[in-house]
Amino acid sequence: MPPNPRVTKAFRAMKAIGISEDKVKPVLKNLLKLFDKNWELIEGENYRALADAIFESEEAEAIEQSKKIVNNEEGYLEEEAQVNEEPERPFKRSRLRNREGEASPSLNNTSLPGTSLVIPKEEQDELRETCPQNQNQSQGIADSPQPNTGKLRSESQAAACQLLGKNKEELPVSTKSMMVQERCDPSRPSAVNISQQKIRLRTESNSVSHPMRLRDRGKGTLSPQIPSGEKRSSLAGCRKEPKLEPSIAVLPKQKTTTSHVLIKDEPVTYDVSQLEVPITVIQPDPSSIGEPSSGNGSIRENNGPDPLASQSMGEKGTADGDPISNETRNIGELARVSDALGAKGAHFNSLDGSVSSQFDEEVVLPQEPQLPPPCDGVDDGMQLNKKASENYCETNEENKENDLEDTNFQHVVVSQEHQLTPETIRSLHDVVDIAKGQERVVITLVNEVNNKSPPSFFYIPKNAVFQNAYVNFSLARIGDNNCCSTCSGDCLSLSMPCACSHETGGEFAYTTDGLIKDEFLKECISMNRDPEKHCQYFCKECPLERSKNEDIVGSCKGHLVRKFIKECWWKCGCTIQCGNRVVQRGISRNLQVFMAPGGKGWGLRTLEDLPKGAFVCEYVGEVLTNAELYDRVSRSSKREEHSYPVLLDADWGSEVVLKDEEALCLDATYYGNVARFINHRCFDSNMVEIPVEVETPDHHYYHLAFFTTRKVKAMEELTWDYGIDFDDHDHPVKAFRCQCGSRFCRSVKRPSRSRTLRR
Ligand SMILES: C[S@@+](CC[C@H](N)C(=O)[O-])C[C@H]1O[C@@H](n2cnc3c(N)ncnc32)[C@H](O)[C@@H]1O
Repeated sequence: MPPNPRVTKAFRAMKAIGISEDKVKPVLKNLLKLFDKNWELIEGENYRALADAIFESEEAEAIEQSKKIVNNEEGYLEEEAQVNEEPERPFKRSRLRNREGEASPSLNNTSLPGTSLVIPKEEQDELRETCPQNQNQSQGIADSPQPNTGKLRSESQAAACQLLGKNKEELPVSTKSMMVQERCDPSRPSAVNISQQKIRLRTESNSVSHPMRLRDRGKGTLSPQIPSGEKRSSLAGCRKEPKLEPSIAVLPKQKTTTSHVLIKDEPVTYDVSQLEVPITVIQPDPSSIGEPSSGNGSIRENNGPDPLASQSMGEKGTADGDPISNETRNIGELARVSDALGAKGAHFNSLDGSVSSQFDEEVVLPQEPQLPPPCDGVDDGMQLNKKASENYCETNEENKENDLEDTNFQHVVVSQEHQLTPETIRSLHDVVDIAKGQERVVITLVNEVNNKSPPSFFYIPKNAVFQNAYVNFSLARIGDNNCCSTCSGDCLSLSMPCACSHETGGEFAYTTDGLIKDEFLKECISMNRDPEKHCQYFCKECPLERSKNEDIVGSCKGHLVRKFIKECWWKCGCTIQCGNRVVQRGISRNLQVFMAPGGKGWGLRTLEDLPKGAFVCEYVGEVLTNAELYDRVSRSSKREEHSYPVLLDADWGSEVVLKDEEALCLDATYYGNVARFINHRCFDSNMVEIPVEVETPDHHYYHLAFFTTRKVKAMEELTWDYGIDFDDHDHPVKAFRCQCGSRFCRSVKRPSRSRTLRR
């Protein structure tokens, strides 16, 4: 994309007054957002707004910086004291976006991620005290051929005072901070109005409960006592491009070593309540399934695998080569997983070339995400489909009786405790097998918490390619060095590991019991919990940032360079029972989807004890390009309760510039498997995600598999650490109010240590 000439001009104007492009870039980006890309406001008076914002940003950072230094010193003393009391407290992760030198802590408090415009609350107070009322500082500035920095600064202070005096009480702190950064020049009321409008918008959007984002970043470590909003200082590992933003102050190193104690295997979970026996198990009505999703969608009926498609599934997903197409999606028509047992059996190809049974007729997907209103802790689930769900209940009432006769699974237990009315009972759909027989095991769904209906989505056991995602693999492209065509039987029994072990250093990642080897697991866990000790890659041109399609491509927040497992595959000579084929054999554990306590929505738990290193499930969804994901997210006008995308960024570091169609993610919003129910837990989650190469050595596409990090008891909730950046509101995978209950929760804002000390 050629550079926007207006951006170039802005850079030039700032360069003329000695401000480098690096400093201008983040601020300009945020101003564009703030002003809704109204360039006139930025260009006016010889880029005064821009210069002003840059200076304000520098000031704010300097203040934060000095406060941070004081805090760190104080905090360190406190940390040292606490470490003795809590010997098992591990590092806390920050975001990679918080890496050393990238941004000052104040930035985390803003609803403009990456901006350096925020003035901390204390500074607002300062401003309130120092600025004279009713100033009109604009005079003289307009005459100046270049931005008058001194005046501009005092002008914005005056503006800040005005705004603070007027509106501050009505707004949350982050918004107050934003207001301070707003230009409030009386000579330019329109700018103020726009800013204020924008503030209002942002205030609203910030109140939305945001869904998850994944581990593309956010894996910095913080010492446990550091509030999650604060930044981590050290640049460690073998980052390839720790490009520092010159405009942003480098933070002092935190003294983390003293508090770094590795967590033990048995972190306390708070899900004891889940040990109760499910109170309701209601069979879904089979008759409703085919209909809601019929139409001219592009997941087509297929009478058998197309040999070409099954060997070269790059070719966009479905058996007849059709991708799951945007155009064919209809709003409001999303099949329900509770339709499961009645699936009439259409088919579409998944990425392993297998054909999944879905529906008789072509599936019509929704145009927009069908997510429900924000989570209030009670009203979990897929509200937007409530209507469908109600219809479902009514119209299928009579079928229910028949179903009850037809299946052994079906039973309804009414809880006295919950005093359920007949209506409520009707709406409690506990599902016998959400996988509709597509997994090796039956996966039930129960709700013992509220009367939320089962979620609506299509269960698919394997990934399916959406429109533009380019997943190009074929047997022909897999050379002998990427497979073990001369093997037979079980590769794990060989005295010399076969070629498929090369990816893991000549040793298989699995034990003969099908568990991940301790060493390998340990490293994967450590990578997640303490990413700064591992390789992180900072893209020259980050596909994620690029997909935001903004005038200025933001700088990469970093991606972990991950360890892959490579499993044997079609072209290998071994059998499907080979010990180096774990993930591809699918789910083998007894799992259950259940309504999790604490407002997290549905969750996944195990019904059997699991050993450490056990494969649980793969994250399955639609394979999308990042751009497609952004498109989906931005087209969604609704307030989404949960979100389900995961970036496949484990190998982005191997490309200088990744093509748009190669930067992929998985979205399980509409199509997914049990993994879409796995809730997040900060730091001490009982599962870790590991990239697994199955079909193709091209790591643009891979499988994301979950393995237990420790022994997990039956009925425990299964969790993984999304690596979420709770302060990033600019990511397609949104943050949410974390209810993980972990004592290392990153979303819990701890009181400032310095404040504690001062008291
Ligand atoms: C992949 S979904 C997990 C399943 C989801 N709970 C559901 O009901 O479908 C991710 C979403 O679950 C919710 N969630 C996951 N972990 C959470 C946590 N620790 N605290 C609060 N909400 C959580 C968030 O809304 C998030 O966007």
